[in-house]
Amino acid sequence: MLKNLISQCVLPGYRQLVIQKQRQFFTGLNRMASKKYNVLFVLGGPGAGKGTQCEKIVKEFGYVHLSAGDLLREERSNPSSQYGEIIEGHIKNGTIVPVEITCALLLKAMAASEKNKFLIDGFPRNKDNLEGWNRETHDKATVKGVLFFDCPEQECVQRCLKRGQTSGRSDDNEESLKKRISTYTNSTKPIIEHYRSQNLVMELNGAKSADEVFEDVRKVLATLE
Ligand SMILES: Nc1ncnc2c1ncn2[C@@H]1O[C@H](COP(=O)(O)OP(=O)(O)OP(=O)(O)O)[C@@H](O)[C@H]1O
Ligand SMILES: Nc1ccn([C@@H]2O[C@H](COP(=O)(O)O)[C@@H](O)[C@H]2O)c(=O)n1
Repeated sequence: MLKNLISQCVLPGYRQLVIQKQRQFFTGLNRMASKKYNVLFVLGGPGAGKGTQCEKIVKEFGYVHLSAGDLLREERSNPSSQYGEIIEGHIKNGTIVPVEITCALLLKAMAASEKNKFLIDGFPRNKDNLEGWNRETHDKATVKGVLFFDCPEQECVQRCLKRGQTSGRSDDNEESLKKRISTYTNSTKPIIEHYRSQNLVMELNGAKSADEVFEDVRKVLATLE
């Protein structure tokens, strides 16, 4: 009877436990063996020059550039996406799309790339972005640093209004820009400060000419190579 009890009740539970532990062990091994993505975040106000500098960095330093804003605009334009309206609402209002959408787009783009070094431009923009990123990528990515392009508000606004003459962007206008600047000040600057407290921020003067800014970028990136 005792033999029956062991084989019917105790053994199946024990087997289950062994299988579960084996799974956990092999998942851990896989993660250790697979290389993590190396990430540089790129932050700054609207029009601070993030995209312009990322293009230059890609050419010289071999990073893959992923712009969160571009990925969201692409998703918005996809007629089969269920998120098109949500995304457009946030873009026009200069508010931040929920991280579940943005992080999924970023991870999909990273997985589709064969490379390992990413410049993630315009992310994380608020606490929701930061927490979602940490939740989703703690075992997949290492944040190597944050390139922060600091540029005076008036210069940023003028650049975006000028870009708006040809960009076709629904947010390169005075009304959206006021909201974007407010989101940047209230939600994004604290994220920059969060990374600064971890000594991860590389601050650059974004008000110089694009070539001069890149000279400075070169110097800070050389310290990471
Ligand atoms: N250093 C610079 N001096 C003058 N104009 C610049 C400079 N850098 C970029 N620009 C111009 O300013 C506009 C905004 O630049 P860019 O798109 O690189 O900024 P961004 O920070 O990526 O903006 P956003 O976050 O709004 O997408 C573009 O028209 C670009 O050509
Ligand atoms: N992490 C992000 C990044 C962007 N957005 C939305 O897109 C707009 C445009 O972003 P750019 O970086 O191209 O200027 C931005 O104002 C947000 O509405 C976002 O939600 N989350």
